[in-house]
Formats: sequence, structure tokens, C-alpha cells
Amino acid sequence: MTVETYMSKKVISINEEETIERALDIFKKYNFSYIPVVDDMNRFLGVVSEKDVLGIENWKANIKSIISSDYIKVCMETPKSDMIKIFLENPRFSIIYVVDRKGILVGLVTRNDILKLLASGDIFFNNNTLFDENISNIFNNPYLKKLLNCLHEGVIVVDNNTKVIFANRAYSRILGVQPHKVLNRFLSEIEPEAKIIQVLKTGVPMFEQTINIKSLGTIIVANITPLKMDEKIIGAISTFSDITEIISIANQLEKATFLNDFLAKELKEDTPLPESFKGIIGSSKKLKKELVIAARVAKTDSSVLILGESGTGKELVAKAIHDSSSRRDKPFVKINCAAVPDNLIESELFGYEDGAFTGAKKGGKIGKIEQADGGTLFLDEIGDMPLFMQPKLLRFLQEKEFEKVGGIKTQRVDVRIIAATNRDLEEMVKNKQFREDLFYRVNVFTINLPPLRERRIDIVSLIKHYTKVYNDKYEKNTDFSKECLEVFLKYEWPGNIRELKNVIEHAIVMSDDSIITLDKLPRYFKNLSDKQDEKLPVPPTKIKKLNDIIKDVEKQAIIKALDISGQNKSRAIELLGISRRTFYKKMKEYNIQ
Ligand SMILES: Nc1ncnc2c1ncn2[C@@H]1O[C@H](COP(=O)(O)OP(=O)(O)OP(=O)(O)O)[C@@H](O)[C@H]1O
Repeated sequence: MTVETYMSKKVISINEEETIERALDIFKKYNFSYIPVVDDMNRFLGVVSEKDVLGIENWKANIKSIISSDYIKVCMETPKSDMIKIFLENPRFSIIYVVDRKGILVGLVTRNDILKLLASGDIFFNNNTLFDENISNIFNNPYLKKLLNCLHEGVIVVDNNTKVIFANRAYSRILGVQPHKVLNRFLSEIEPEAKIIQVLKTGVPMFEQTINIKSLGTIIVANITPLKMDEKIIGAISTFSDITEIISIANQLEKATFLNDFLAKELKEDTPLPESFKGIIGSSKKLKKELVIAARVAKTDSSVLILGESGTGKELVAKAIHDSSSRRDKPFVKINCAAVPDNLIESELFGYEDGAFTGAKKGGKIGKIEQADGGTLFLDEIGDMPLFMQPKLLRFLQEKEFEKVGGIKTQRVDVRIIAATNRDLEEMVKNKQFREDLFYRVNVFTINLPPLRERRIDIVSLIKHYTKVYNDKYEKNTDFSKECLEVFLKYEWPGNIRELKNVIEHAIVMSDDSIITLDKLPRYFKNLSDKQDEKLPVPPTKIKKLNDIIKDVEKQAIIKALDISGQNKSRAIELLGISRRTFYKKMKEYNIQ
């Protein structure tokens, strides 16, 4: 049998005359890692990789200039067994390009196709040198083992006496059993009900078998195929995937879709909001729509993800959801994932046992998760959760169970999760900075808080609200001049409501008159030329240790940046050109409130 039967024709190739810009479009659209390049007769010339393309500065350049010769190509007539051998011997390639006798590109074969091919059984008994008639010898082949161990799917092979002659790494990952515990043992003894035994007996393959392994709480879907030699069954192979997570996500999605539809029907502009939402000011349609959803979701126990730029009210909405839920009498606990240093985040979340690490408090510590038992845990800035913590958090979200750092006892808690971020989580998932499974787990329900510049109508009510709040607080009776209101309405408010609130407080504190004029507003409200006198503070002339001088300057620079940005941290971070994590670290170090 030749390669042709196993070939996918879904190839998008580009001509050697095309530009790099076009290759980039294809990469973006189809998520490929390589694109074949052909000449004007469709003859295969080579491939370009996304990496090659990204490294090029001149995007208008010709694709011809970066064709790589680092690829594998076979002919349509190549026997399937040879192709398998090529894959086995070149583990870094995931694709083989297939051409016809004239060199014309006709399709491709992927590494995944190989698994299907192996599972089909007949391949082992072609007339070739790679495989042996003895089934044990076949699976002793180091290349074959390597390939099967690379697979995400679990693989187990038995001979006709049900003796296990091979189990790959994914087998033990999915089922939690080390291969050496099953190798050379008879399945008829250790698992007499196994479907693979039925396949051995009947010789009839079983496809897409869903098997619930209750003892592990794992659901797998398996394809089981008999391995035959001259019509005689000499063994069977089962390949399977863990679909527990997929099923649970599908269930959640179904629930969320149902809920979404339900909410969409209920969604009316005049829907009254619960009491706990009254502190959220704004009457724009954009905000109201999100608040109505939030109020409805509050009644359920679903996880909620609140998205929005810094200062748009994510925490305020999270608290309102908690306060109108059945958990309102239990704690609302917040953790800011960006503000906690990486090495402390696990113990902050899960707590630690006595003596868990040097410097640990005597008697141990209760983590945020335990503090929130019965109530709500607000995971602020979840996009900044370090990658190493993400699987641990995921496990907790799935099982509602955790162990303290340094502890062995598994604890169970009943906590509702509300997460928030101003980062683009979907993009982070694509860039492998945020785990996809965790993303789906927290993103059961999304509330999108619009920035203030997209709902300018709310600026007026917010000014009114906070003018009253700060007039009461500072026992004043001031109001903003028409000019002030005009600039407020024109301004982009990058720091959103937090910035607006700070500007109002600042102006009210600074003003002794009944009307607040433009000069009482922060400088950035005036034109840019005014900004030129903004200079970073100069270090004092008295001789201090260099380190102390640097610290002074850093502290002053942070205070200044916060001042210029109207206490908007994201903007201050941007101005300072440092990472969010460094910013929070320094704020803590210099005790800046
Ligand atoms: N709609 C609103 N009405 C009244 N006050 C609001 C509103 N939205 C936000 N605020 C106020 O603005 C400030 C910032 O809000 P909050 O901390 O909830 O924002 P956030 O989106 O969580 O910010 P960050 O992403 O920086 O943590 C708070 O003092 C909050 O009370």
C-alpha cells in the first residue's frame, strides 16, 4: 500500500513569487507552522516556517528568498511502511509533504495520521524490514516506542493471550498506572471485563467506545483494533484519549449557553437591579446590559469572569454579585494575583502548615481559599497568575479540593470563583501564557465592563455622584465650572472611573471657591506643552549611599507617575516603563499607598 491512501489534500501552498506579507496572512488565518512553496507549475520547492517569516524585516520581500530545505518530502508511490519509518527516525517533523512523479505537490501526511495507521493493524504485516511477525518484537522496536511515547493518546497492546506487551507514557498519565505494573501481566486476570479482551475474542474492532473509569473519575474514549496475521488474531491495540475535561467543559458551556439564552430573553433595559448594585453609577445602555447579566448570574453558583480595563469597576461588580448571591453572609475574599510575589502565591492561596518553609509563621497559615469557604473568592488580575500555579489552581477549581503547602491532608471547601483581568486572556492562551483549560474553567460567564470613553453619558452622573461624595467628606460645597465639565466630557479617561474619582477628589480638596476652575485639575488636562515641565525629581545633593539615592529616586518617580496618571496604576506602569510585577514590588518596598 502506498502513501497516497493516507494523504490529506488540505494543503495551502504559496507561489515562490508571493510576498512574505501574504505568508503571514496565511499563518495567522490557518494556524499552520509551515507553508509549502511551489513554482508556477505547482512543483514543490520547499517550505517556509512562521519563524523564518517573522524574522524578516522587509515584509514586501519575495518568499523565494527564505525557502528552507529543512523538510521531509516523499513520493506518492512511497510505501506506507517507509513513511512510518521516516516519521520514527525524524521525531522533530510533524508533517511529510507528498509529491507526484513530476514533483507536483499533491498533499501531506501528519504525525497524527500515523497513529490511526498504527491502530489500523495491517501495517505491521506488510512486506518490510521494520516490523517483525512476532508481536512482542514489533513493540520492542525503539523507534516505534519513541513515537508511541510521544503521543498524547494512551496506547496499550496485548497479545492473543491478553498479555500486555506494550503501554505508552500517556497510558500511565491518563490512568495513573505505571507501565511496569501492567507489562507482561494478563489482562484477563487484572481486568477481565476489559473491552480489548472482547475484541481479541471476536476479532471485531470497536470504535469510539466511551468508558467511564469510576475509580479514577476519568472518562476515556477508545478505539480498539485486532492485530491479525493471515486472518489469525495475534493481538489487539487500544488507543484512547482522556475526555473527562472535555465533557465537563462541554457541560459547563451548555449550562452557560442555556443561561445566556435565558438572560438574553430576560434582558430588558428597564429591568430593576438588586439593591447591592445601587452603588454602581451609570445609566448607559452598554453598562446596564452587563449589570443586568451580572445581577442574574449572581443568583447562580457559576464562575464569572469580569473583563475590563483598569478602573472600570471590576471589583465593584464582583462585590455586588457576591452581595446579591446566596453567599452574601459569608466572606468575600480578594487576592490580587499581580501583587503577590511568585514564590508566595501558592501559600497565599492555599495556606501552609507549621514549618512548611523557612520563615513560615508558627502554627501555619490559612490561605485565601479557606478564608472564603462558603463565600466568594475574587481572583483579581488572574491574567498575571504565574504559569506554574495555573495547574494547581485548575485542580482546585475542578475538584474543590486542595492541600496546604507542606501539608498532606486534602481539604474540601465550597467557594464560588469570580475572576477579573484587564488583559486579553484569549490572546494569552494563543501565546501559551495562559492555560487553555484554566481559561475555559473560569470563563463560564463573562461580564464585559466597557471603558468610560465608550459610555460618555455616564461621565455626567459619575461627576455628580462623586462631587457629592467628596463635598460631604471634606465639608465643602463646590461645583465644577462649565470649562471643567467640557474637558471632562472630551477627555479619554484611560484610568476610567478610578481616575475620574481621583481627579474629582483632588480638585475638591484643592479648591476654596464654590466653583472649581480648570487650574485646579491635574496638568494633563491642559495642552501637551504644559507637560514639558514635568521632570523626574533630582537626587538630593547631600552625599548618600548610591543605593539609597537610587531608592529615593525610584520612590519619587513612582509617586510622581501615580500623580500624573491620577492614581491610575496601569498608566503609571506605562509611564515608568516597568513590569506590573516590579511596580507592585516597589510599591510595597517603598510603602506607597
Ligand atoms: N460604575 C461605578 N460607579 C461608581 N464608582 C465606580 C464605578 N466603577 C468603578 N467605580 C469606582 O472606581 C474605583 C475603581 O473601581 P474597581 O477597583 O472596581 O476597578 P477595577 O476594574 O477592579 O480596577 P483594576 O483593574 O485596576 O483593579 C473604585 O473606587 C470604585 O468604587
